Amino acid sequence: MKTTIKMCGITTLEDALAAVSAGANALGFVFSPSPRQVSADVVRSIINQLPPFISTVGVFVDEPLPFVLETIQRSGISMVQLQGHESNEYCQQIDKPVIKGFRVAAEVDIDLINSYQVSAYLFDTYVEGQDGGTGKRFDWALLQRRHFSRPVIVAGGLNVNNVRHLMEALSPDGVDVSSGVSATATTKDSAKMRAFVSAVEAAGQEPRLEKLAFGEVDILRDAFHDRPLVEVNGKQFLINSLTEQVPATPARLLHVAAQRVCEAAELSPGLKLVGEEDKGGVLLAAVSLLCGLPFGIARWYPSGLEGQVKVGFDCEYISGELYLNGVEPGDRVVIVDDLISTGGTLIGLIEAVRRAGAHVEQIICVAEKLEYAGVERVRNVTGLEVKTLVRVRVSGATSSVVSVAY
Ligand SMILES: O=C(O)c1ccccc1NCC(=O)[C@H](O)[C@H](O)COP(=O)(O)O
Repeated sequence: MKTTIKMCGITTLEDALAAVSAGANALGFVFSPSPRQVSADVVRSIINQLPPFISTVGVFVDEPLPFVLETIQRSGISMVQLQGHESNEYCQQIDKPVIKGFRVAAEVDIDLINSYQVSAYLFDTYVEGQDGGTGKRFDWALLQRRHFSRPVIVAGGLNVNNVRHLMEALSPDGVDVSSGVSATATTKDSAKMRAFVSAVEAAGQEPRLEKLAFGEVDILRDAFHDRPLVEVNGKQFLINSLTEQVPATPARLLHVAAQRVCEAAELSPGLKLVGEEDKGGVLLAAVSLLCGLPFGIARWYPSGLEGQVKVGFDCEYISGELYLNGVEPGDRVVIVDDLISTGGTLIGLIEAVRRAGAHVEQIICVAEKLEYAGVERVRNVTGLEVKTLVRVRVSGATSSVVSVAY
């Protein structure tokens, strides 16, 4: 779905037309006290001169209902944005689509928000004494992995430089901008508006996280459950589709595994992914494609190129050397791997990253064989925690998934 763009705080016909020609889908008019406050009559005359199919949004903050209803009539706006403490009951009395605005300071109250039966939820930045148009962004991580029952629009301090990061972090249904495309407190800058729209469109063309269908069968859990076990070097080998290609890996399974990793990790621009080239390499590439972060990789054989970092390692079925490429001093690294057993490969990877002068911030593994206590070993040896998504017992006749963490 294309991301809808709303440009808010429009006060003149000239800016309204420039916003539309830049590619805005919706224009916002502020009817409550603000430097950008406009009258219903001014808005009526602007709307009368707009091309068709542009949404016009009237913004109100804790106004008496009769004022809102009368302003809707007089101005001809097509939607209402309520940016104050209006209740769901208040919203229901408005005979136009309602966007309920919530100003984010710290944790969001999901249950309260989802109790609003409105057209969309808009999240804006909480700034004491200002109801909107603050030019300040909030911590987008507060909305990550939250499930809202209505489409989500994100506002607050957006501009051409940060909107791409927002799209990568949250993939919102809509974005809303005011200060970031302004020339003065009350007017807009055409070039900024065009640049903003281009940035949103460019971000929208990059691969995005596809949402799992509601109720979809958990093919990731199923890939590790009730699978044959084969003893190799005194350890139980888990025969499965994701890490052993027995049977072949369905593309959907790889996609879901990579998506779960993206959801579980705290990914943000500036991080680098690192993994190893054998079984984890496939997953690593899929995660990189989904989240847009670059990756370095530890190879099993030296390339002879300068800058490779060599470390020894021993995992459950082999020991040898890893040769790390693509990690620079100062990098902030997220290690991604498919399976943790004894933890030997991860310890080797962590050491290689550290020797490269980089910092390991997170470690994520899709599956964990519980019997071999790899998570504890990594913690004891390196002081780092490993997040695992599918926890599997491998001591019976076949494997058994004990829990999933997603
Ligand atoms: O913009 C205003 O002046 C305003 C005043 C009172 C309530 C809401 C207001 N704006 C609402 C918006 O939708 C703005 O676009 C949103 O707050 C983002 O503004 P900015 O951070 O400047 O991009």
